[in-house]
Amino acid sequence: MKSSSADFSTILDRILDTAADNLRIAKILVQMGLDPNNITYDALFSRLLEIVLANITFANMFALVGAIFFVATLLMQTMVPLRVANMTGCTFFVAFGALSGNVATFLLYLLLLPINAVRLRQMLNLIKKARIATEGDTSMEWLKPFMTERRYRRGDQLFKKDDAATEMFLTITGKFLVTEISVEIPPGRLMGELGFLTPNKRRTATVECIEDGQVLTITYDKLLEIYFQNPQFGYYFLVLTSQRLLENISRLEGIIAEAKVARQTAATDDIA
Ligand SMILES: Nc1ncnc2c1ncn2[C@@H]1O[C@@H]2COP(=O)(O)O[C@H]2[C@H]1O
Repeated sequence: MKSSSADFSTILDRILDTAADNLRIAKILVQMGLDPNNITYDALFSRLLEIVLANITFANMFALVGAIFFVATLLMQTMVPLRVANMTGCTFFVAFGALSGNVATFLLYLLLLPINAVRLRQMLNLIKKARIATEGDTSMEWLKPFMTERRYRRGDQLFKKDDAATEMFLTITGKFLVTEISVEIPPGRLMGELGFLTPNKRRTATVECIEDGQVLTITYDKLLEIYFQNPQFGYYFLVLTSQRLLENISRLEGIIAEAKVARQTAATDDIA
């Protein structure tokens, strides 16, 4: 008995809620100038259009364009265009705030503008540094204060393949040779960096001095610190090492191809 009266009161509540909702909607429709008893989609659409057209003011146009730019920022995946679109959106909203006399909107978007500008500048600087970092060893000037000078004479062996690797070199003068692959390393280049990245910290090749020269050295421990502190250097380092490893792979591929041709020629000669 108790449960049926509870059901009844719930139903009654729902009926009252629905009636109240209908009354609310009816009130809105009346406020919009529509007849709640005779409402069609056509009537609703044309009334809405009328309202929108009646509200198009210079200030609202700025708000509309600003909103379009803000939606655009949500669709963007890269930071630079996102910041630019956001700043454009902010500018339109600043104009809207000023024209409509809305101080809160004006101040909020005016404040967002320099924040976006600073972030955009930081991002552009980072992109520039990363680009410079990939362009060559010239960006190694800043590394010099962390390094110690050493001299080598022609014929000196700096290290042998498979030796334990503990330091990296920057060549300043003279010339060095990666013996196994006959690659010369001129002044201004990094050398002995691959050992830093190998899991067992061993030299991947032998290097000897072929022209008296000076180098700067840095221990792998110090290098590790710098690697984690300086993302641009880390990126440069990755580009340099992958470039050298790729060169070595293509050199090996050349040797394999030559050996294959030589074997085929020998086989044809044998048959003949
Ligand atoms: N293709 C290459 N060009 C220039 N240097 C290289 C090349 N391959 C290896 N090396 C250098 O030879 C060094 C041998 O010691 P690491 O393995 O420590 O680091 C290696 C590189 O610095």
